[in-house]
Amino acid sequence: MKIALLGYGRMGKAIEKVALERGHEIVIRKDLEPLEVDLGIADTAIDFSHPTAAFDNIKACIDSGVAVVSGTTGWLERFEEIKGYCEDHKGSFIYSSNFSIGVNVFFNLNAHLAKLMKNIKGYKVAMEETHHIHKLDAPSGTAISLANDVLEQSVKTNWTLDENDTDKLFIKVKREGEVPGTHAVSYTSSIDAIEIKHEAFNRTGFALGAVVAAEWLQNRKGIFNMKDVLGL
Ligand SMILES: NC(=O)C1=CN([C@@H]2O[C@H](COP(=O)(O)OP(=O)(O)OC[C@H]3O[C@@H](n4cnc5c(N)ncnc54)[C@H](OP(=O)(O)O)[C@@H]3O)[C@@H](O)[C@H]2O)C=CC1
Ligand SMILES: O=C(O)C1=N[C@H](C(=O)O)C[C@H](O)C1
Repeated sequence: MKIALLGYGRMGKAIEKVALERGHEIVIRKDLEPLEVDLGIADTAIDFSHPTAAFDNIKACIDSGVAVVSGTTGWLERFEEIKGYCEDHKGSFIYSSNFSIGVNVFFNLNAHLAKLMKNIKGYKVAMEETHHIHKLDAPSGTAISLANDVLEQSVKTNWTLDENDTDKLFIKVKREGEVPGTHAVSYTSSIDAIEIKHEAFNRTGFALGAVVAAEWLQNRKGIFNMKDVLGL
């Protein structure tokens, strides 16, 4: 595949390495706006850019008839809008807040645990996410995905970053050094605690997942997520 990298930062570079190892070619490396390059020379674009850039990047790909995989977080208030645009223009688009296989298994585990805990009294659910100090958004996109699955089984209707707002699901956010991404969900009672945790050791899992998603998207039309790709 000929791949356009929209965003050539930490993730763009990790994706380039994996893509080359899997026999693909990088035809565009794009960091600056506006998007003045001819996207049409690529088979697929992979967007890991900036919360303010993702929407326009994805739209530009749809306009150019180029399949697009996006992992950028922090812009999802416009997700329904881009979904409608993609449907109307018969585009090919995959979005996931986390492309690693491990986290996608963890998503299922979290949803299952939330169902198990739904009718068990006495446990307080909470979440924690830790990332590197350069991260722009908080909480992480992955934490929001995990929170939504917990909230689906809960009387609580929203998440919060404020520990004192006990009506909502508390997400503790930590920013430390160069941590690639750690997420934990815990249920604590006065007698014990249950915790599930996923810890990324590096960015290879995110990058590999994004390239596998781009391969899977070839010759498909519509809007998909990583669960579709992995059959989870
Ligand atoms: N879904 C997943 O699995 C994962 C998602 N992410 C998400 O991916 C995004 C990128 O992360 P990361 O690589 O660490 O961030 P970086 O800051 O390292 O890289 C982002 C790059 O995008 C560039 N950029 C800014 N504006 C545009 C634009 N209009 N078009 C194209 N590129 C642009 C930035 O350039 P400049 O520095 O000049 O502004 C920068 O080089 C984040 O939202 C992060 O949360 C990260 C890991 C996994
Ligand atoms: O910015 C990051 O680094 C990461 N962002 C994604 C998120 O916001 O969930 C995925 C991963 O945790 C790394």
